[in-house]
Amino acid sequence: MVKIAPSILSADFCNLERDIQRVSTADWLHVDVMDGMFVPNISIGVPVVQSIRAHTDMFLDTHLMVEKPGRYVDAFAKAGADLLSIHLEADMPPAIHAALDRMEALGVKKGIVLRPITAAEAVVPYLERGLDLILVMTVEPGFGGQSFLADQLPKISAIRALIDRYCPGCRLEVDGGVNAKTAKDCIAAGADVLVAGSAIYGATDIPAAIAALRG
Ligand SMILES: O=C(CO)[C@@H](O)[C@H](O)COP(=O)(O)O
Ligand SMILES: [Fe+2]
Repeated sequence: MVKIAPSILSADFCNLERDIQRVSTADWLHVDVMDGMFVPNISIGVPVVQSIRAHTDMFLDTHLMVEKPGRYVDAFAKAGADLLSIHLEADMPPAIHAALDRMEALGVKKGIVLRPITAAEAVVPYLERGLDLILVMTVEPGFGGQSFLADQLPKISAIRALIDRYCPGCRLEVDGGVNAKTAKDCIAAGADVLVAGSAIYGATDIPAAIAALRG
């Protein structure tokens, strides 16, 4: 069953509670954290996640686009994130493994994210240790509203095969430019969690837009 994770990056931050309620027919809430270093944009941080947690029971799928993400695992876990996904490009492998160890110790679900340039095979050492999620970016991270990079579809298929081999049960999420049309391609390639910001918040009928993404 495919899960839909609306990205609140496309919400109105002055009406965040209202905009979270608007996507209540979805499964997860995708929270994009950007530090202005790993990506050329700044979004939201720990206090906002803490406030969101106080206002919703939705599963908080927290995408950390930050340098050296291990520095923030404790703070986001304490703020109420259910899952933390960190970019494998954001630090050296031992530090990424240490951050994943810390997530395990804190009881938060753990994910690894790949930029478009990163090859599928890079996830193998992380799948071997056990992961809850791999996130494939289908745009350059940093901004909502960009066009889907179709050249990432073979990578999604390759990672699906690696998950089935090394870590069955790990979810495969796709993020960036997902709409009703590209969602079909992602699902066909093996994705089972779809993030969408503009395709959901830009729709006049949000529940219908969420339903359309399910395929
Ligand atoms: O992580 C990111 C962008 O860096 C995403 O989560 C975007 O927020 C998705 O927005 P759309 O491409 O669906 O508009
Ligand atoms: Fe994201």
